[in-house]
Amino acid sequence: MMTRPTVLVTRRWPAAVEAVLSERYDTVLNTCDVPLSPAEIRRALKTFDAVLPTVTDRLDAEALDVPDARTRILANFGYGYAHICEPAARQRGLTVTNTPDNPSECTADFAMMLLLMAGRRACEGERNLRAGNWSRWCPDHLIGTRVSGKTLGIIGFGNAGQELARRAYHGFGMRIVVQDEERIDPAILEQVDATQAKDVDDLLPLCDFVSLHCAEARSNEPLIGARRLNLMKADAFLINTARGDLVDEAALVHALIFETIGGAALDVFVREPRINADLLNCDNLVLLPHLGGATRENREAMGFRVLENLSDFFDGRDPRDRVI
Ligand SMILES: NC(=O)c1ccc[n+]([C@@H]2O[C@H](COP(=O)([O-])OP(=O)(O)OC[C@H]3O[C@@H](n4cnc5c(N)ncnc54)[C@H](O)[C@@H]3O)[C@@H](O)[C@H]2O)c1
Ligand SMILES: O=C(O)[C@H](O)CO
Repeated sequence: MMTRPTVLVTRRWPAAVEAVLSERYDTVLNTCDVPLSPAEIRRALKTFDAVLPTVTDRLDAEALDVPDARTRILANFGYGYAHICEPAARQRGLTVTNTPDNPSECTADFAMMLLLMAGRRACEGERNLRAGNWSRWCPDHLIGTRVSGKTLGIIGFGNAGQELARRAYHGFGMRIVVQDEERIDPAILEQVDATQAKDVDDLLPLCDFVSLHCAEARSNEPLIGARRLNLMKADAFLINTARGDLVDEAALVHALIFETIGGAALDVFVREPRINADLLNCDNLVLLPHLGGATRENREAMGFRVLENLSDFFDGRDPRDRVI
């Protein structure tokens, strides 16, 4: 009898996906959903043919330095995979896959929601009401900024950035300015009547809202630090659903406290789930716990996409979403 590959899922996944995984493979599920410790990750790499990690697992060079590892594939649940050390994975001959495309629509919906929440002061209003501080309607209570017709800058014009542009342009009549380090297809720009900025510095002063949709920072220098925050309009808003390390959080706190920008909304953080305490004290800041892709439909789609990658790998094909 052929032995089935052994598979470890490092976090709780949608039940429908876990059921199929368990049918196909000798699967160990993380039913208590506690992230694995570094020692448990190393043990997993010695024990399982496939490990299915996600953004909460630190697969750095030290964790991957397991001489007698059994694992041949890390099939990541999620698009971003910066938590997996690429050179170490290559050196160990590991195959790494991710789940592109699926989260883009959900993330774009979410970015649009954050943009509206920040601009219209939704969190401040909710906090106010729940605290029992709303005594009467008045015309100057929590005055926000109009969103329709304003200018939206999108940095990183890939899947999520393009989805956001469609929503903002068709739904809210916003003017779209984009910047991407790669060449952008002019036909895609045309669909949303977008103009392309020369670089990030060129884009920032033009925009009422700036939304980040690029990959994680590749250097120690965040994409948006103090200098670039100063290039934004004094009443503009910064939205980040991409990765926490793109924004210098201390510089953002400074900009929010001294009101050199209008406000911000963050779904991702430098050291999540730990949150810089100074961020918590900024009223003009919307904070959400990395929920951009958190819909039932999307989480299932992500899980089934991991399954496709595993089937490809164990059936001897090159996985569809191989990134390493
Ligand atoms: N908040 C969430 O839950 C959530 C969910 C899904 C994805 N994400 C994150 O959102 C980001 C975007 O996802 P996507 O699906 O659109 O990715 P994508 O690969 O389709 O698009 C990213 C785009 O950014 C561009 N880019 C990369 N670095 C850049 C830079 N420094 N300056 C300008 N452009 C740059 C790339 O050329 C590409 O066009 C990723 O970081 C991803 O991890 C977050
Ligand atoms: O990149 C993604 O898919 C989400 O941020 C979860 O990791």
